[in-house]
Amino acid sequence: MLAKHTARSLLRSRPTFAARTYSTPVRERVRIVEVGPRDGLQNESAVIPPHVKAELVNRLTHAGMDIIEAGSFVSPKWVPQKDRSFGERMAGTADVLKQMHRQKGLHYPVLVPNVKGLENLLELLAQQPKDEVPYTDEIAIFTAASDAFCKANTNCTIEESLARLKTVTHRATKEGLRVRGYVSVVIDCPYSGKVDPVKVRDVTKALLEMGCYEISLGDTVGTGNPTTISELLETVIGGSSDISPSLLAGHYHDTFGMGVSNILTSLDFGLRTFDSSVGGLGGCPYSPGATGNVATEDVLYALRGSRFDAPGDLTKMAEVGSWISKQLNRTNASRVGKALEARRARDKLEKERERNGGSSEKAAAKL
Ligand SMILES: CC(C)(COP(=O)([O-])OP(=O)([O-])OC[C@H]1O[C@@H](n2cnc3c(N)ncnc32)[C@H](O)[C@@H]1OP(=O)([O-])[O-])[C@@H](O)C(=O)NCCC(=O)NCCSC(=O)C[C@@](C)(O)CC(=O)[O-]
Repeated sequence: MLAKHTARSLLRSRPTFAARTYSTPVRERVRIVEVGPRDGLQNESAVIPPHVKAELVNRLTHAGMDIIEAGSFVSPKWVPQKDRSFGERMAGTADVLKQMHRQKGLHYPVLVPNVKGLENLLELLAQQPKDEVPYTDEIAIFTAASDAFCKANTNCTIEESLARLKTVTHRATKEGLRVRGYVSVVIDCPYSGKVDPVKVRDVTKALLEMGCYEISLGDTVGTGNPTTISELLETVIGGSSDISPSLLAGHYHDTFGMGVSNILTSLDFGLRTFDSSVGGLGGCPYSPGATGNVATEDVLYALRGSRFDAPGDLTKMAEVGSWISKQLNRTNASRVGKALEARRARDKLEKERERNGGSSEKAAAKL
């Protein structure tokens, strides 16, 4: 026994190559669900043609994103509060799925609100040649933690929506599709105010019980901060709840600039999946004033050098953020994206200056 201990202590004090390799910190994997093409574009005032959406998905894939929410099969007749073209904007999802370069092993979930949406998707899948990478292998269903929001978003109460979604989930699972669930307004509801975390826990449980493999907790309004997110997660995960943090994802809108802080808080609670949007695109049409999701670039930057390993190349993602912001004629909402954009412009000017024998004026004129 003593000899064994001595050998171990020696190993500790004079590490062999193997021991050194073993002591290299293992970075824990974090999953990112890039929701820009769906959650992001659904709220933009410009009408975006399917080929631009498809190109966005392609660029995100090239930048290393491996789960990309590609669009939704919601009702084109559904009239949102202010903007009648909303339904039409999401109506091109079938074309987006056809036009984008789908890669084997990657996931392209689409939002489905009801049986009709699922049937439309299944019809599309049935038309697809068998040797192609499937348009999608996953749907995302959605409900809310307040009746008022549920009614505004899907024209039914929470209870009615759960009954509707149970049918959708059973049918989708039978057809071999994975089902992810969303709970909206987990902190505040834009119509009925503060939301009780117990309600969020109960709706989360109901979605898991009907067969969702993961539930994304949506701070739709973006008013959450580390304290309220902690209170929420303590209730959803803690106490008598048997919900594991591995079954949850954080979906935090960045209206008050708390998105990254809320993700870091959620990591402490054991969550390892987060939704984010390139360039901080979007918002929810039923949450007036709420901005887009936390920007993917900001999340990647926040996790840099940490013990967490997230997919995606930050430089390439920042380029995608700049590109899509230009396409939409909007300001890039990612702080990190903007900082990297400014750095790129500076470097370019510097190179041009060198080429022009040190003249800043000549260099600027050429750019
Ligand atoms: C749920 C419904 C359909 C109920 O809407 P409804 O009006 O009660 O539906 P209905 O069943 O009475 O049907 C009305 C008409 O729409 C048609 N219809 C019905 N369904 C479909 C369908 N799927 N696809 C195509 N057409 C459809 C249906 O065929 C019928 O046509 P008509 O007979 O009059 O000619 C509607 O309220 C809806 O589509 N809501 C979705 C709104 C939405 O997309 N919101 C944004 C996404 S959720 C979100 O952003 C939050 C999230 C997920 O990101 C997380 C967070 O941040 O909180």
